[in-house]
Amino acid sequence: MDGLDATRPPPPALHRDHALFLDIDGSLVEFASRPESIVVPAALRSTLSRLSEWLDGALALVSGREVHTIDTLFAPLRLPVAALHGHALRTADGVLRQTTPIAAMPAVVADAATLCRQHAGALVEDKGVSIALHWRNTPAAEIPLRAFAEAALARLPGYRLQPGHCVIELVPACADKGSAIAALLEEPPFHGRRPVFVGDDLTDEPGFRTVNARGGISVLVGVRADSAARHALPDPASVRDWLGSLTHGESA
Ligand SMILES: O=P(O)(O)OC[C@H]1O[C@H](O[C@H]2O[C@H](CO)[C@@H](O)[C@H](O)[C@H]2O)[C@H](O)[C@@H](O)[C@@H]1O
Repeated sequence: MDGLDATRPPPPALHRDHALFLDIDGSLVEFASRPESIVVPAALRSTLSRLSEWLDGALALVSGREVHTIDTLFAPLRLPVAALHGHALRTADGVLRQTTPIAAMPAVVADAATLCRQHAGALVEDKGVSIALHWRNTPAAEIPLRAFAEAALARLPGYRLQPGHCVIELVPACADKGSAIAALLEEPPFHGRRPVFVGDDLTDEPGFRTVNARGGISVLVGVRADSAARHALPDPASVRDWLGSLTHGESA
């Protein structure tokens, strides 16, 4: 059956003393043609709200997106977040810690926009501290966009490349989703709990390693042979069903 990972069992039921960390695109929500086109089902918001309460607030979204974008997508929920691939953290008390954009970034964004205009359907996503170059709508643009990102590294000291689904991103090298989950686990209400992380992409691998090292539960969405995840679910719909079943409430 498509999307089933024969080497990884589905995740077990959770307990109220777990801490739940959830990736967004490709894990909670299906991919869309453009970043702003994803649809967050209303039932998913209800499920997350119920789960957050059940876990005494120990539920965070862990995403490559910006904090304000996440808040808009999941409104009226305002959950703890590790955003921008771990470079922005909002803890349960609402305090936001975020990397400052570097001076060279606006010129890189402008040059990327010029390149994208030469490839119909290619997109630049300017996230302030980071930049994403998307080719989902124009696969032929992958090679020039990757080449641009690799060359741009020389203009952005302290940055690294973050590959993903039909995207290459330039992000600060000082953090990743694994370090972000570890930082949240130092804070209430996450501290002392057994972590669970659900993700689908290469950016999620440091998160899987962090929860594995703490005896937690790592869940890959989809199939990837060399993933560190120890459990798997086939797609975002099955993740929503699993989450919906955890409190024995209605499915998302
Ligand atoms: O860490 P995530 O929550 O999975 O975010 C990763 C990136 O997701 C978004 O891009 C991806 O989803 C888009 C909408 O479905 C899709 O069009 C694109 O091809 C995907 O790469 C988002 O735009 C990025 O900023 C995130 O870093």
